[in-house]
Amino acid sequence: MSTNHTTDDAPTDETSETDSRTAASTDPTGDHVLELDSVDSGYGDVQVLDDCSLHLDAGEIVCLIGPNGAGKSTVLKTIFGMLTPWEGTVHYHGDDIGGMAPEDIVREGIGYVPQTDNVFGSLSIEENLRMGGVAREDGLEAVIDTLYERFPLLDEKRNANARTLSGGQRQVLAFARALVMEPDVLLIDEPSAGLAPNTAAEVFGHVEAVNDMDTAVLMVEQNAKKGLGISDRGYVLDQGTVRFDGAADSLLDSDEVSKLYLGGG
Ligand SMILES: Nc1ncnc2c1ncn2[C@@H]1O[C@H](COP(=O)(O)OP(=O)(O)OP(=O)(O)O)[C@@H](O)[C@H]1O
Repeated sequence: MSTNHTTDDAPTDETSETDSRTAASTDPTGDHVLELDSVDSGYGDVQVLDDCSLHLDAGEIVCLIGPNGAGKSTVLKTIFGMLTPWEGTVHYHGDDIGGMAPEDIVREGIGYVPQTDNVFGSLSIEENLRMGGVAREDGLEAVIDTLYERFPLLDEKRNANARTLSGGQRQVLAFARALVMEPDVLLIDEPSAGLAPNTAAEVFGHVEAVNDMDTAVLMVEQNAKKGLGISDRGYVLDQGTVRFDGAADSLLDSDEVSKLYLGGG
């Protein structure tokens, strides 16, 4: 399998794969749409990310999994400029965006859907979508029409207040709101959190629909099996560091990842 072990006790027979990942992540040439290289980051004096390196390529869905408190949401916040890297770099299409303000990062082409408070409940669906496009200079009507076509449930309820939507529908609105800026990359934090399994499955379908709109997706997901199930690749984060990475299928098939992080035997 292509899973790379980065722990000190990693088997030595996988050294070449580990080397290959490291080489890619220390050479921010712009080959990757998004690339974190050896990032340290945290809150106040508290360090959370420790030498964290990962990347996202065009067209991919990449899932970030790991235990509670591993730093998964912190990765997204650091990419989106809510936190400034203490060390290391964040490159987007080869440009260093580390520490850039979130409103500028949105204009660059990265969207972010936080886990909570991701829609305005007192505003209508239409108003939420328009809010998502305040930084657009033109083309707002056309992109909103496209989003209504892509997500018909929003079209049907365009004048309803967002607070009347179900949890799953709210997630769809949150995705659509971020897509009004037509980002290259969408960062999504735990899209299935708090949803019943059937609804979560629908939301994962909508993540795939987002990806079908030429948007690469970096997703944090507690439901690791389901998240990896729709992803091309994955990273296992533990204590702020990438412990394993590889094709999503190979992570799902890995006995070690399964035992340590997927609740398997
Ligand atoms: N605003 C904050 N101020 C201080 N510490 C924080 C803040 N947000 C998160 N942390 C701490 O940072 C660490 C990593 O949090 P983070 O939310 O990135 O983890 P996570 O892997 O996404 O886990 P979870 O699934 O529990 O959300 C945790 O110890 C958390 O308590």
